[in-house]
Amino acid sequence: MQTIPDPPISIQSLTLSYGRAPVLDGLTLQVPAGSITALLGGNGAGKSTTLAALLGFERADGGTIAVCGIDPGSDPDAARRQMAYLPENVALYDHLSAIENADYLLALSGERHDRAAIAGALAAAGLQDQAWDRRLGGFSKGMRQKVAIAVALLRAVPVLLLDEPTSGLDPRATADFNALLLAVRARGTAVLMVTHDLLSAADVADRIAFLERGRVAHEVAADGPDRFDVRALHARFQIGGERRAA
Ligand SMILES: Nc1ncnc2c1ncn2[C@@H]1O[C@H](COP(=O)(O)OP(=O)(O)OP(=O)(O)O)[C@@H](O)[C@H]1O
Repeated sequence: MQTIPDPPISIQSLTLSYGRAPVLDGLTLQVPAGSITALLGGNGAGKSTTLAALLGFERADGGTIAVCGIDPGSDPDAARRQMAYLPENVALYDHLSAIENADYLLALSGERHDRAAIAGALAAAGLQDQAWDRRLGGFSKGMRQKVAIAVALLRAVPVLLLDEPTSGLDPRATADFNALLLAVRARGTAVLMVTHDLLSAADVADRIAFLERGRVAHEVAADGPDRFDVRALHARFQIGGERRAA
């Protein structure tokens, strides 16, 4: 992996408004290399907007935001080359096989990998070999995510962004997914995961940041005493449960 500024995700005092409504209001968040941060918060707290700002889809009004030292607001293409992004519903083509989908997604990122490399990544992502050449039409959400994660593994990017990756996954698929995330982390990737799944976050994240009204209201580290106190975390999480006016 290339030498990259650490932390690969660095957000300082970010403000962002839709019209006159402030959505991010002094957001500060760092995600170091080789770590997983879970971003939790009530509906409308600004989680998806944070991802949109990192991806360069939304421009901040103030503060600073950097992905591997690149401002995604000024140079979204360069920033996106440093990132893999898994949206809540991974957009893959039902009429293509797992291998063809991975090949296509990699081509979109300007990368070519041979079949053996793609198959290796699908295997590493936990997709059984019988599924590699099957059309995706019948794939479960968990299987689709494995294809998307395989692409992220092949791209070997320093930053992985995830939006609600475990929503709709059963407990076993969630555990498989979390194991995969730990493998991605072990490669030195900075992982930012937006989620409502506190249990999964407590299971896999190094840090959990609770977003309220566009800023981080609480941040707990995995090695702190709150790590396993999911009840206490849940009580905190409830604080941010208020939906903002759209
Ligand atoms: N494109 C947009 N134009 C105007 N307002 C928007 C837009 N996108 C989001 N908002 C508003 O910004 C606020 C934050 O939205 P955001 O989607 O970032 O919240 P969230 O924390 O991801 O919520 P959820 O948990 O419901 O997905 C909400 O009040 C939302 O209605």
